[in-house]
Amino acid sequence: MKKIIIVDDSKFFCALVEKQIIEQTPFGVITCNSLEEAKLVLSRLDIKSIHACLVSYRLRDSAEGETAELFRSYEIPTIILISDVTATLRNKFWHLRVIDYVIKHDKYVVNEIISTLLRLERNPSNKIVIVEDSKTSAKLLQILLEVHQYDVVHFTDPKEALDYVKYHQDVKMVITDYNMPGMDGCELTRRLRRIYSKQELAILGMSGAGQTIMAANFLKHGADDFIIKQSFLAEEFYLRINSYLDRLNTYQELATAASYDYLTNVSNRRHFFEVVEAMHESALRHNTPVTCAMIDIDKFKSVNDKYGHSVGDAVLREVAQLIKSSVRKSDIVARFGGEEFCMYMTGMSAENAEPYFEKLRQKISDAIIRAEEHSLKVTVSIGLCSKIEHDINHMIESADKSLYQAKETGRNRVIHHETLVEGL
Ligand SMILES: Nc1nc2c(ncn2[C@@H]2O[C@H](COP(=O)(O)OP(=O)(O)OP(=O)(O)O)[C@@H](O)[C@H]2O)c(=O)[nH]1
Repeated sequence: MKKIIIVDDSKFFCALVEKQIIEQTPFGVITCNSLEEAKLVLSRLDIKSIHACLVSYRLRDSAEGETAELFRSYEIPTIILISDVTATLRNKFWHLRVIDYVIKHDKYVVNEIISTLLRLERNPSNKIVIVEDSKTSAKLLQILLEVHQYDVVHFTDPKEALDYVKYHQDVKMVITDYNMPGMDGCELTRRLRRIYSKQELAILGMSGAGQTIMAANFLKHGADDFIIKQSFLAEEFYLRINSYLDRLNTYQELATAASYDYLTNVSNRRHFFEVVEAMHESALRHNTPVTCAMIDIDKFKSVNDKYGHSVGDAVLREVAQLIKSSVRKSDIVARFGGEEFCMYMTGMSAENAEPYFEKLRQKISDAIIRAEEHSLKVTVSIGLCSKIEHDINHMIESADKSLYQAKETGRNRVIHHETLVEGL
């Protein structure tokens, strides 16, 4: 477990922050009341196990800032705790490359600390692209962003940046200068906006002082915000970056929640149809074989009745995982409700479908599922349709009919629509 080190001479303050961190984050906490204690802790710990530290700027047994400097010398992400701040102190803090400083007597201070610690954990997966032909200015931005552990990629050529962002959907933000060779920042913004909406990518324009029209230009071309290069304050920069990325992450979490089944993490029915209609159209155009499968867990009611609902839920999760781990990225698996799953497999012909699903059926029936103190096995019945129909719903209906027959003829089997005996 990653740890947070708190160094402050108020035991009361340490205990208050420790309690909240333990309750609201996945981190462990070590508290120290002096520089001496902090040195001892650092000598005994693996530095890599430290997520961040909260360090009081003034401690009884050390000079101002000495403890923060010690933690920074190990490159540990540092948040400074202070009761008052002046312009000179602020400059010292940013010079030390700290994550942030917080005013201790502010009643929201603990919430602020917790948000910062959680954000710091997410930031390595937040990729930010800087597009700036001035190496000095790019370096300054890169340092500021890397202090907060963002994953930063720098381009001097806007065309290269455009190509990169086009093919890297994990880029969350682009920070672009205006004056660049080949393409200006507004044009780059306009082209990026043709590919990504504001819910998918944040764009920050940037230019030198004295170009008052520039902010409006950037915003008109689709940027979210604008900063003047030489004059921004570190606090302001971080607040803006963090708020855009928080907004983007929240939106993406909501979009995921709306598309995926909360229990099994496979697609839900709505998302399945959204994606499959386009896939099916493309398969029809290119004459690609496809197979639809309906999979239903056998006698699932008796699992719930015998072991309880939470074991039933664990079985659903495990079966979903077994199905998901057997498909390609281009296939789609969805939970259609209850204990029923639907699969759409692109490029799978009728001849390949039967052995593939027979193997999946076997894999599920062999698996020992462990849930709570129980170990159990389940089987599934599978209905298939590989006969291409223009309407995907007709293929799903055919797969469902085959599933019905698999249930009727004894369960734990695969029935292909093409071999279905009518009238059963
Ligand atoms: N634990 C759990 N059970 C669920 C969930 N959704 C549906 N079920 C249960 O799934 C069971 C489905 O039962 P039935 O439709 O009778 O089918 P079955 O027992 O699997 O029998 P066959 O399909 O005929 O083999 C019901 O008891 C539902 O309550 C869920 O999210 N979690």
